[in-house]
Amino acid sequence: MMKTLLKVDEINTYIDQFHILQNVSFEVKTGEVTVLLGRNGAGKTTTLRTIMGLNSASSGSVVYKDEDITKQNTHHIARKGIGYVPEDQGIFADLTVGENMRVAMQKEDDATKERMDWVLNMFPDLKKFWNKAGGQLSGGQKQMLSIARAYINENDLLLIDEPSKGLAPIIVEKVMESIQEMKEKTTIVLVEQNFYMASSIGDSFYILDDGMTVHSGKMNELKDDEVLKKKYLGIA
Ligand SMILES: Nc1ncnc2c1ncn2[C@@H]1O[C@H](COP(=O)(O)OP(=O)(O)OP(=O)(O)O)[C@@H](O)[C@H]1O
Repeated sequence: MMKTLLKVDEINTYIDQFHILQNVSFEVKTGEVTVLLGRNGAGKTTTLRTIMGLNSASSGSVVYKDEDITKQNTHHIARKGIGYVPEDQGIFADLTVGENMRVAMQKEDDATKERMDWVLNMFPDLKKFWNKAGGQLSGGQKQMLSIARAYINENDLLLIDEPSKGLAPIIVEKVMESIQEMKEKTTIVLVEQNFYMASSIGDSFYILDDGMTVHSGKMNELKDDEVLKKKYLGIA
């Protein structure tokens, strides 16, 4: 039996008066890639934001490594080893690539240097454009920088929100390749609308619909479930 790294249990999250997440529950096993699927507006981003403490759950719990982190602030949650790659990438437009990396870095030890070597090797553009402003990068390069910023720290869990969004197919391949490699070292929760990517990388899935978790299972079973895919994902 694989160990549970993260357990989200019946969380309810409101944004203003809107009840966005309604008893969302899921479990993330150590070493797996768990994919959150569902249509636009289903609540995937809000789920990741609630885990990070950027939105607060009004009830329910988020337990990471057997510790209840539901009410902790984002800074503390990040320090516990949860990295977040937000949908809008969250990089500093006015800082150079190098400065974006330095600001993200929590330590300067050998392990961090090793991870830095890995990301620069994986994404040579980051090295090439080290002195270029974040805001001047292409969409793909911004995504690479955003992933690199989360990967540079000693995280046991990465939350990655729609990394393929708006990227050309060839760049999607590159991002996929990087996530495949990160998967060897880190547990991942991936929000991904691109079913090809989701099904290539994912081990388990949860489908969100209207702020609720409506289905879950193993990714290789979902691949062949045309009914489920059509009903909740709009994939014919
Ligand atoms: N700041 C906000 N104010 C009001 N409603 C919001 C806000 N942010 C999100 N919502 C609503 O919450 C619901 C869930 O949004 P969320 O972004 O979590 O969905 P999602 O599944 O990640 O979709 P997407 O892929 O479009 O980001 C949507 O109906 C959205 O309109």
